[in-house]
This record gives sequence, structure tokens and C-alpha cells, in this order.
Amino acid sequence: MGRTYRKRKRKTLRNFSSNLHSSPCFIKLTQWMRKHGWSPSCTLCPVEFGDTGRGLRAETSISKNQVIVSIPLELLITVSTVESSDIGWIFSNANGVSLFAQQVLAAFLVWEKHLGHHSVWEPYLNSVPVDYSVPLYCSNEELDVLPSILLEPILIHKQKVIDTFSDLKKIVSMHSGTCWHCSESISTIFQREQYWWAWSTVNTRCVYLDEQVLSHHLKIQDKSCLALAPFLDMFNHSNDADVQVGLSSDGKSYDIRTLVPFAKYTQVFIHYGYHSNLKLYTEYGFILPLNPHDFIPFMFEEILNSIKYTYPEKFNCSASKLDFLKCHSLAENLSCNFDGLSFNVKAVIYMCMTSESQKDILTLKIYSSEFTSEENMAICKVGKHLIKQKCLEFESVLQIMEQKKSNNCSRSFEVAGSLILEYINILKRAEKLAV
Ligand SMILES: C[S@@+](CC[C@H](N)C(=O)[O-])C[C@H]1O[C@@H](n2cnc3c(N)ncnc32)[C@H](O)[C@@H]1O
Repeated sequence: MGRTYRKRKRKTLRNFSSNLHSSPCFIKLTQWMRKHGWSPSCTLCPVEFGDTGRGLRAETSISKNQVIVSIPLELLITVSTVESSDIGWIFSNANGVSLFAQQVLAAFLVWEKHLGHHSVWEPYLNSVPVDYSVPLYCSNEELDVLPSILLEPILIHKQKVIDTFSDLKKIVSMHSGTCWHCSESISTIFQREQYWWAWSTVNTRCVYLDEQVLSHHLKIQDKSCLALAPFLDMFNHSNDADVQVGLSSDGKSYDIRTLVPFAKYTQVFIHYGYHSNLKLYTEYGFILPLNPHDFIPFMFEEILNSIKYTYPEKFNCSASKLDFLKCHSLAENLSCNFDGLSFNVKAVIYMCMTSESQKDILTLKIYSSEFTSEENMAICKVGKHLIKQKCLEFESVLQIMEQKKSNNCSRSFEVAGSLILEYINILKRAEKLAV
């Protein structure tokens, strides 16, 4: 699929949304949920939106403080659901191998998916996506061209998936039984590809519960009380949404109450958290244009290099200055966002360009930000150089990515390209502010 085609397709999709209300998958999901005690809290229709993909649309207006979804606890998939399932015994006998909530839920999805029609969860499993745009699905060749700001969290995440899968294989291979449904040996049912899909399903769709709701006896390493919640997991995220989530007052369901109203025929969003685009990309496989929580980190050395380049004669970064910066936590959170360079970046630039003898004055100036116009100009000049260098770095990465994109690339790689483009836009705006 060529670039022009994709661009054209995106353009068409943006203005187009298609109603999924009568899709067999959705009808079966809601019929099955009703049988298990669910009833809709308000009229929501699943729709394929041009800009956000599948989500839920309000068929009538929704007011502030209205409960938009309420899922009976028996419809949630939690660690206790897994414990009392066909494969619960495998995890009760893990023989010292570490278990994590996400791994256990993912294993359960793989198991139930393989049962097909024989799974009571089939209507739910058929409602979740068959593939994902999370970075786990970037090929090694694609990962090779990503900048370290993206690559580092991706590799950490990927390693966690690899390790938990390898531990799962260890656990299942301790047991020699065969499956009642397909007669396959238990261990062959858990394959890497299915596990990656299941892991991504949990990662992009789970909610967090109170520990008390989850009574089980499995030895889970982490305290994350994850739950998969059918239907509820079709809400997309927006920074403009605001919600209250948790158990209903009678403790029988998991509810979401919206704190903002929604007009009839608009998409109803929830809020996944105050996430930067990097977090949204690595955890959920999408980004938000003009995300106010976005920022681009700088390394301390990058700032020093910009000072050395712009004012070689003024550069002065002694051991005592380094101590000072570290003691005052000024050498961390070095970043740039839509509003320009962070306070700490400016403090580091100022500190490392000013002579040692004036340390008391320096401290006072940094915390009052009362720089002379000459000092301000010097800080801006270094800041501009720093921003420009980062921009050049991202532009050259994007160029390489564009070349790769013209061949067959993963959806995840395309999202990574959009993220780099967002970063370039932020830097260009910040550069204009640094005058
Ligand atoms: C909990 S699911 C939401 C429903 C999902 N869109 C679906 O089709 O089932 C989370 C996933 O939805 C997508 N998503 C959520 N909010 C989005 C947004 N504002 N823009 C684009 N995609 C979004 C991402 O793929 C994310 O991993």
C-alpha cells in the first residue's frame, strides 16, 4: 500500500463514519451481556469514526454526572475469573515461576480464544480487535530507525512481553495434560503470536479495580488489579473527557460516570489518564494531535553541547556546579513542550554560562527568573540551538521513516511517524517562542 493511497484513504475516512449497530458481532455481544444481567445505562451506538476508529456515539444527549456504562462484576475478566477457569490449576501450581496479572489474563484470552464456540466468552472475544498498532508490532528493521526516545520504552515493554511469555511456557510445560476440546497438549495451545495479541488486548483495554474486589489465591507479583470489561472497553480516549470510575454503590457493577456532557450524535469519550503521546503510543498504539501533555526530553549533555557551540568562551560547568544542579533537582526533567523550554533547561543553561564567583546571585536569579535582558538573550540563543538540533535529528529520522513507509510497513510504524511529526511541530513552535 503506497503513501499516496494511505493519505487519500485517511482523508476520506476523516469525513466518514459508519454505524456498526447492526453488525452481528455487536448484536451477539449485547444479547450475551443482557443474559448476564447487563442493561444499557444510556443509548450508545458503536460507530467506526474516521479519525479515531471504532468508538461509541451518543444516540441521545448525555448530561453531566450521568452513568454512561455499568458492567455487572460477573462480566469482568479478572485474575479470580482465571483462577476459577479451566486453566486456573496451571497457575495454582506455578512452582515458583513469577506470575503477573497481565500475563495471567493474556493466557486466559489465548485459552478461551482457542476454545472458539465452546468458550462462554466468545461474544466478547469476537468484539475485540484482531490486530493492534502498539509498538510491539514494529518489525526489528523498523525499530532500528526509531530514535532512542521511542526505542527505549518500546524495548523495555517488548522485553516484559518476551519474559512473561517464556515464564508462561515454563509453567504450562510442567503439566503434561491435553485439552478436553481439541486434544492438543496444553503447552502447544500457548503460542507466541496469540500471546502477543492477548497481551496487547489486555494492555490497551483493561481497567483497574480495587484490590478488595478481587479475591483469589494466586501468587501474583504485581499489585495491579486488572479487569477486562466487555462493551466498556469500546470507549475511546480524549483529553476533554472527565470521568469517575469504580464500583456502584451496591458493589454489583463497575460503573463510569461522565463529568462532562455529550451532545446527541457525538462520540462519547472517557479519560485514560494525563498521558503524553509517547505513553499513548507505547501503551495504546495511538497519539493525539496537539496533546497538551506532550513534551520532548533533552539529555543534560545535549544542553552542555549547545552552550559550548553557542558561547564556547562562557561555558563553565565545574564539579561544584554539577553538585548544585543535582542537589536542587535541576539536572532532571529537562524538556520542551508547546510553551517552550522547561524551567530546568533554562536554569542549566544559565548556570553553566555564568562565572563561579557569583553562585549566591545565580541561585537567586534562577529561582526568581529575574534575568537581565542580555542574560535572557543568551539563554534564548542557546535554547534555540538546542531546539534546532533536536528538530534536525527528528527530521532526518522522519526522512528515513518515510522511505521505509513506502514499502510495506506496520500500522505501528506509521503511528511512530506521526509521533515524530508531532515532536517536530512542538519544537518548531517552541523555537518561535524562544526569541
Ligand atoms: C479501550 S480501546 C477503545 C476502543 C477501540 N477503539 C475499539 O475499536 O475497540 C483502546 C484503543 O482504542 C484506540 N483509541 C482510543 N482512543 C483513541 C483516540 N482518541 N484516537 C485514536 N484511537 C484511539 C487505540 O487503538 C486504543 O488502543
